[in-house]
Amino acid sequence: MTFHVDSEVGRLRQVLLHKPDLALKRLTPANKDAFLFDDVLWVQRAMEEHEEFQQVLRSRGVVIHMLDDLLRETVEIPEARKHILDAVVDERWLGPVAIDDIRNTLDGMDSATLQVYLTGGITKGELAELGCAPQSVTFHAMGEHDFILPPLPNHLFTRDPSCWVYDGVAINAMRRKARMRETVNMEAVYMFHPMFAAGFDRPEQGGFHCWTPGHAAAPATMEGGDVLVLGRGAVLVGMSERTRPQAVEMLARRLFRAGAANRIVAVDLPKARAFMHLDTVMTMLDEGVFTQYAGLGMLPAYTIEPGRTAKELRFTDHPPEDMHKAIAHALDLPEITVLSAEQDVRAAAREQWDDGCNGLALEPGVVVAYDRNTTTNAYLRDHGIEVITIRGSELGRGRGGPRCMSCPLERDGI
Ligand SMILES: NC(=[NH2+])NCCC[C@H](N)C(=O)O
Repeated sequence: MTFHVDSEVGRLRQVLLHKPDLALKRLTPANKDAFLFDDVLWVQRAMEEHEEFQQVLRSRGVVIHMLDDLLRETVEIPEARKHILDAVVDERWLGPVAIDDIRNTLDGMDSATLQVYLTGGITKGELAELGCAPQSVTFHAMGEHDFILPPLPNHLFTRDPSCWVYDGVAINAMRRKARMRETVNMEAVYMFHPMFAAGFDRPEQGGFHCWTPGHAAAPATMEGGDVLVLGRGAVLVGMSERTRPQAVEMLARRLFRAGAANRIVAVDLPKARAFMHLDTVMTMLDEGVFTQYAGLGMLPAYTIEPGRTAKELRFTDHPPEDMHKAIAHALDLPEITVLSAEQDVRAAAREQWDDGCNGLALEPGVVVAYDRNTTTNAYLRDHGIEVITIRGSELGRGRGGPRCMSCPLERDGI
């Protein structure tokens, strides 16, 4: 089988990325917060930075799949188009009168154009230019520049709306409204794109599992930034601002029933934007080696294991001081090494904010990181990690680093 992710740090073979596009040009000082960005971007430079990221991955033999290509090819398929339009052209957002006209206009687009607007968003004015003029109060009351479909600038962070856990994919219901339609796009790609369709949810026929019901799982939200595939049947999950314990239990049951994993360590993260996902404060760099934000401290954790029946889950409650022990135990190691750069508290907080802890491993001990976090990177190098740096001054304004910007589709175990 081609697609499976057996660890966090084994050799990375195939990855899904999304290059910054129209959606980033839609960000303004007035709307950026609603779209979960902390600033507007110099989009041209962001694209160059992303190119650099792609080149690093290619030079290390990683095969890159681009979401815009996959999505364009997906919406060539009538059922896939229908799946997406059924979900996004919704009378609860657009009013019952306008939806037929809006839908027909979108459906009339060729696949390349539809893909651009599905990720980049479309305004009332842009739709009107295409002849869409419904006699609807909702439509008329909207301004020329208001979004009929809001853009999805966070598609850049392909890690979150779907994530692979061993021999299956989790298509995740997202916590924030600004990201919910990303899930719908990912559902269509996995269910209908020829690269995935034949294997989708058909493990017995050489395909892969689908661990989650996609956007229908809401409000049991989970985001891939919170899911670390430790390896050897273990998974580390952050119960964060975004990922609910309910979703962790649902995932645990599916993984255990399929025999794909046998231990989940769930850590209870502070519910704060700076720590929105586990991978913003902790990532794995090598076998048994992690980097962790010094200001995070130790967190309460649970180990979840299969119960006596398929319905039951057994859990062990760990006090904060045992967090690292619980992770080591899940990995069958006597202990883990946790690298937190030595620096003053304010410098540490700044580097964490700039994704200093968000390394993407390409193989054990080799990670991609933003160049700006000089203290963290130097510290990791001093401790034997090969750190390949990329620029991220623009990309990082959406609060995501190399791990957030990548969704591994195939990775070896440890
Ligand atoms: N895996 C991650 N840490 N992703 C970061 C996502 C950042 C994005 N702006 C959000 O708020 O959702």
